[in-house]
Parts: sequence; C-alpha cells; structure tokens
Amino acid sequence: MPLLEVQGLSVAFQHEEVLREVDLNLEAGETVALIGESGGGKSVLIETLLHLLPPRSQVKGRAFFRGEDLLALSSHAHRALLGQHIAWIPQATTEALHPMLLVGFQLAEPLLLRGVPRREAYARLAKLFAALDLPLETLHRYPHQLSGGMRQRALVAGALLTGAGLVLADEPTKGIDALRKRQVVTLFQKAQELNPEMALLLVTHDLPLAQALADRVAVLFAGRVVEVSRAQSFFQAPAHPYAKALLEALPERGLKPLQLGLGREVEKGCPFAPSCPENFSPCREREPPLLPLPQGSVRCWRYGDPSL
Ligand SMILES: Nc1ncnc2c1ncn2[C@@H]1O[C@H](COP(=O)(O)OP(=O)(O)OP(=O)(O)O)[C@@H](O)[C@H]1O
Ligand code: NI
Repeated sequence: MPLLEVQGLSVAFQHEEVLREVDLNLEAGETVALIGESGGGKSVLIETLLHLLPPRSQVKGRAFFRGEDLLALSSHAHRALLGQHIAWIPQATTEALHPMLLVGFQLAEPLLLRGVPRREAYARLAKLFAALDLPLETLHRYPHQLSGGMRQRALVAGALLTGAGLVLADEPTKGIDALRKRQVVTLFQKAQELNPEMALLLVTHDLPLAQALADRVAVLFAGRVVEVSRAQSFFQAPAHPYAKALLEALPERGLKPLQLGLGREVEKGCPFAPSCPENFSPCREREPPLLPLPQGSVRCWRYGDPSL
C-alpha cells in the first residue's frame, strides 16, 4: 500500500476549477517532484492535504495516508497527524513562522509537545541548523530578524526535526543561494538515509533540485496530472509534449513561464492541444486518460489508441 494515495482529487474555488481528478501515489521512502507552471495548482494540492483551503472551496476525491482518508478526517484527528507524521515546508516563509515567538522555540514545539526533553529537542535542532549553515544564535532570534533564505532553511530544519514519515515541501529552496541549496539537497538525502521510510513530495520550479532528489516526477498542467515518470527517464526524455516544452523552456536555471494560458478550458479534447506541436485530430476531440508507459503514465493520445 502506498504511503500517500491521492485519488480523483478535484478542487474548485467559486467554480474556478484548479485541480481536476488528480491521481498521485507516494511510496514510503520515495521522493516525488511535482512540477508545472506557476498557478498550476501545486500548492493547492498540498494545502488540500493539510486542510488549509478556504472554507468555501469545493473538494472531491480522496487522499489516503496510511490507509486513512485525510480529506475525511475530523480536524482534531487531522491535527494529531500534523507535526508528528506529516510535516510541511510552506511556500510563504513570512507567514509560516509566528512573528512573536523565537525561531528555535516554535520549531522545537512539536517535539516538546510530544514530551521530548527541551535540551534534547534543541540539541537535535542545533545539529540540523549547523548542517544548513545557520548560525546557532538564530535559534534565539525572532523570524523578522532572519533573511528570507535563512527562514527557508530554518523551516527545512523544522520539518526534518519532526521525523515525520511524509514531508510536503513547497518550493523549499526558494530564495536560497546555490551553495546553500546544495546543503538543502544533502540534508534531505541524509534525512532519508537516517529515516529510509521518509517520503518527500517536492513541489519545485528548480529542475536541477528535482533531478538531484526525485525518484519520480509528476507534471501538472491545467489542473491535471499529465505525466508521471521515473525521474531518470523523465529528464532524459519526457513523454508529454507539455513536459517537453517545460524542459526546453528551462535554460538550466529553472522553469520559465510558458504562458500557455493556464487553466484555460477547451470545450473538448486535450487542454494542451491548442499549444501542442504534436497534436492530431483525436486531441481536439477527446481528452486522453492517463495511459500506461514503461516508466510511468502519460495523458496524451500519442501513447494510446484514441479509437478504443
Ligand atoms: N484561496 C484561494 N482562493 C481562490 N483561488 C485560489 C486560492 N488559492 C489558490 N488559488 C488559485 O488556484 C490556482 C492554483 O494556485 P497554486 O498556488 O496552487 O499554484 P502553484 O502551482 O502553487 O503556483 P506557484 O508555482 O506560483 O506557487 C491559481 O489560479 C490561484 O489563483
Ligand atoms: Ni505554489
């Protein structure tokens, strides 16, 4: 059984659909990179799992974590999972930390609540800080006294401190310089060596980061998963024409917006067809399902028989 199993997840805000029937699995110990353009719904996917969507959003589908549907859990039961079994590295570092609490205290808190002695919690945190080149006195600073990159690294340390089996990381290297990015990569690798069961869902625009860490890559386009492939074959030869365009748009540094008009709905057929260099008539007629490939799956008629 996968550790996390997202099935048919659709999310809409005031009738604007952001995710459509997303299926995504994550095995224990696995790292899956979730990539796609800005506004594609990557953060919304994570926020759905974390019960962080605004009250009136419409959510359909299921998301099993160790067999329990996260979307159906009471907020009490859900909160009990967070901090202990599921850790989150949020995209917006300014809002992620409480402005009135010392950095060390708030990152150590989940451990303190679990009864880990204060000294031990701080010692473990200090080790992680050192590995990320964060000065130890940062533990005793308020969030606003840290730079954006420092806050980001502190959040990475905080997530790994919890020992959670599932880490949801939303752009964990945003605003971090190249040298320290290397340290983040090493720290994630070390964390998985120490805890081989730790699964990482890595949302990123940073393809070299995805390449360094991911076992598989999932690509979101117009709210759909259009490809899931083993990382090695993905970076050699992505299958979906949108994924090809993404990799070509990347001048080694990260994803460049393709400005394909995300979320733009087509009346019928594949939502990528109007921008697709490889489209043929079935693409404009019927939206393809996720079709199996040796290295994963792809939502493209080039890989299946549209007449079936
Ligand atoms: N609380 C919300 N209410 C209404 N719309 C929202 C809300 N949160 C996100 N959206 C919309 O959902 C879409 C997906 O946003 P999301 O933040 O998930 O994109 P993303 O893939 O994470 O982009 P980025 O790479 O820029 O972080 C966007 O069109 C966004 O405007
Ligand atoms: Ni995002």
